Amino acid sequence: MVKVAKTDLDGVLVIEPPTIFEDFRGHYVELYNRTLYEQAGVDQDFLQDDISVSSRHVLRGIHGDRKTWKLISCLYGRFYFVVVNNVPGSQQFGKWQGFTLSDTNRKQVLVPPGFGNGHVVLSETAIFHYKQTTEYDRASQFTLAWNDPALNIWWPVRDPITSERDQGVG
Ligand SMILES: Cc1cn([C@H]2C[C@H](O)[C@@H](COP(=O)(O)OP(=O)(O)O[C@H]3O[C@H](C)C(=O)[C@H](O)[C@H]3O)O2)c(=O)[nH]c1=O
Repeated sequence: MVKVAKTDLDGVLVIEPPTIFEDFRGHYVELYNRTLYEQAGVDQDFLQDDISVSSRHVLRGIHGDRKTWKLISCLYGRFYFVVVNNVPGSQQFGKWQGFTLSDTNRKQVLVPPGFGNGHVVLSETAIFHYKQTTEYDRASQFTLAWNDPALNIWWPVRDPITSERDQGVG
């Protein structure tokens, strides 16, 4: 059974995959199963899978758009993952929550449209995976500053490695 838990952010769910089989060789995980996830209420129609591979203290984000659902997983390593409500008019506008996703806890996060997401890598290397319900459209994305004082997000890394787009404020 897929375990689905609500979070402090309306619409954002933490999901534990239904199958984590460990044996003397290692372990096996079904990261997504349409039937089981639909039965658990995760019924989005995912069109694209992505991975990004990053080194320790790389921070990607905070990015999002107004139409895409994302199902985030950690394939390898460990990262601190932040979701921010960026939905104009929402009672929770600007509210954020942090999660630690890893290749041991295997937790996933479902991110609704209009929410930004960002992550900072805590292991030597991490592979960030997500399924998304739209195909890539850079022009429709928004970027929020990871260190925006108005958001006041707590991060476990003070001086992350970022792209020029993600360098933040100040
Ligand atoms: C997102 C994306 C990117 N690309 C190409 C475009 C660039 O040449 C290269 C790196 O893209 P970018 O610097 O935007 O990647 P991130 O900084 O990791 O950003 C992404 O990661 C966070 C988690 C997001 O939520 C978005 O999906 C996206 O913004 O991959 C593609 O070809 N297809 C894609 O779907």
